[in-house]
Amino acid sequence: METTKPESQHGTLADVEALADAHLLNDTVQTLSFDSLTVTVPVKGSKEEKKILDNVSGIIRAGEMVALMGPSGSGKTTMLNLLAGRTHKIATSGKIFVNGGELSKTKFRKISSYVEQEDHLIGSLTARETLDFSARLALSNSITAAERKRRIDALLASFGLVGNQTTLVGTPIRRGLSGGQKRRLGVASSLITCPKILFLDEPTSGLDSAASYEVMSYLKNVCKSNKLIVICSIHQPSTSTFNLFDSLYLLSQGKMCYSGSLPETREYFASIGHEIPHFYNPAEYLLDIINVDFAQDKQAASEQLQVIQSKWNSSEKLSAIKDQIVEAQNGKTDVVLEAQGKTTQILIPVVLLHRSFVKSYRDVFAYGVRIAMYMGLAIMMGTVWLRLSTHQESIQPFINAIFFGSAFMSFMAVAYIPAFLEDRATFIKERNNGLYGPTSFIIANFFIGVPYLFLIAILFSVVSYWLSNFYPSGTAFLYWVMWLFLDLLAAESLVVFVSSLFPIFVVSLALTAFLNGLWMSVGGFLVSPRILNVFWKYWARYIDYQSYVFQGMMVNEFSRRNYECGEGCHCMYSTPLEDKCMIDGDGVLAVYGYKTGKNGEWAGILVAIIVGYRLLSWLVLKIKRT
Ligand SMILES: Nc1ncnc2c1ncn2[C@@H]1O[C@H](COP(=O)(O)OP(=O)(O)OP(=O)(O)O)[C@@H](O)[C@H]1O
Repeated sequence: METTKPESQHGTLADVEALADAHLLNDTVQTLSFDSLTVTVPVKGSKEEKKILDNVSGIIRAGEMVALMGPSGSGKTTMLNLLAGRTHKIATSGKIFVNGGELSKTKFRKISSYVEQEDHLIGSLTARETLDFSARLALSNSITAAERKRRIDALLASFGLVGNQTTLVGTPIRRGLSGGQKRRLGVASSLITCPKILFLDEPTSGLDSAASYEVMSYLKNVCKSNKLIVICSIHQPSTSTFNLFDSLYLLSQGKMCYSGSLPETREYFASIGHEIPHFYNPAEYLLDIINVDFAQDKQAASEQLQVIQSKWNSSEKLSAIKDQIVEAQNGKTDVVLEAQGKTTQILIPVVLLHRSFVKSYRDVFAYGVRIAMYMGLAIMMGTVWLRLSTHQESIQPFINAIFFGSAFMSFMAVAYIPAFLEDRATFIKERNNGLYGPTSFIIANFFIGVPYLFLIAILFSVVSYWLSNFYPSGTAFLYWVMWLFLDLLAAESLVVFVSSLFPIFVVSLALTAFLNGLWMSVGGFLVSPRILNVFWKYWARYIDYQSYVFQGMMVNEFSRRNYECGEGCHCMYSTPLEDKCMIDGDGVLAVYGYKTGKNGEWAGILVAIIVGYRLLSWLVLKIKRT
């Protein structure tokens, strides 16, 4: 539990001002105002519509930290998202003004940032690295390395993280920053682009009251000293956390119950007959009087809420707010964005690759566990199919081992799903904050996988190929490695595609397993392509990457070797070498209908499948924004 108060909490205003940093200082946005915001959604199963935000107005000034409070389902997130320009496919009306004028979405994104409830930090990076990578992604080479370092130092200091700058964020098996420190780091990294307006969705959720207070007080200091606008949706803050806010927006059932400065809250509610008792958490009291869901007498609670809302609608305070909105419009000033150096987009995938590389060697879950799993499988395969001979009895075991080496290995790519989903969540957060798009993400994701999959292919083959006694030549070994590598790459590409489309673990696991099961079934081993029914034969087999790998490995083994029929000369396959009591390996291939000399074609098709899946993943991420 964190109990230390931020140093500046004990200090004077001079201390607070010391936290002001030239790059964070807001002299661009003076007001954020909004007039009659309404959000309507269709009611399921009827033609009616429901207002989940109803006629909400307000004005927030530079240097103000605002609490958006209300019972569960009151519309806090909806209002936060609407103000932040993050509502999609939803009917909205009303206007939002910055400095009294309307702003394009692109310009608004440049002056604002959004901190989600889940911070999606990368556990294997240190606090400083987290900020450094955020800075390099957001600002690329538009600022010098010295300026980047200066900004990071300032943010670490502002959020009390200097002493923890080399601490890892933390993974499930490596403890790192505390919950509160993580939250502070998440907020700090969203300030790297110097937003003037910061939106935070429940910044204290999951934290105890001491940690919540600490996060909010650091934020308050940064907000005050840099004149930022900070808007937080918040559930039920403790009294001390509540008192940190400058103003309160109180919502219930989509309607405003109060908005205004925090010190005036007591006086206002006393004036409408709801005096906040002393020694009582004011946030708790206010939530109680506007909550209908948990009231014992719902009818009375609903009537009370209606009275509070209608008193607010006819209050002098609301008309004063409306006047101020009009005043801001009349005195409209342009939002002049600071000149930013040009960012070099080509550097973004390189930075992402660098970050993924650091993650991959520090986080055992990224690739380490999979390497260990494949090594276990290699030892298992090599010892089960141990030192097969060139006697005809080994032909079927060789074929079975090839099936295992191609099909089962690609099936196990499902182990990559959790790591990809984690990376995808980081991407969605960073894309929403305008850092980079799906092209950079897909390129970096592909290139970070290549060396690791190649390593897995080599390690697996070194162990299993020689233990099982596949055709003992360097060329044949390298061909085997190539097929396995393409197999793993195709299987990983399928995972990337399916998990991009369905970013829910159980769904993408079920679908990837189903597709790999299908590829196994139609790949040529379980049912010979000669008798496979036409439905599967004329589509599934052509896009089944396992089938090309199986064919390639079969040709690699059987086109190079003959097998002895043994005692009695009863050959299991009839080939031209039968009179010599031998089986020509090509005869085995003929049973499957596999031809030699097609390695180039099959490898080309595999590359096309890999590229195809990656392009589809790019398309999905381009279209899907969540
Ligand atoms: N896209 C949507 N379509 C239909 N209903 C929606 C949609 N978004 C939100 N709602 C509904 O609007 C109401 C307000 O939702 P919102 O998430 O804004 O509330 P909240 O105050 O943030 O709640 P909580 O504190 O529980 O997160 C809820 O009843 C919710 O079910």
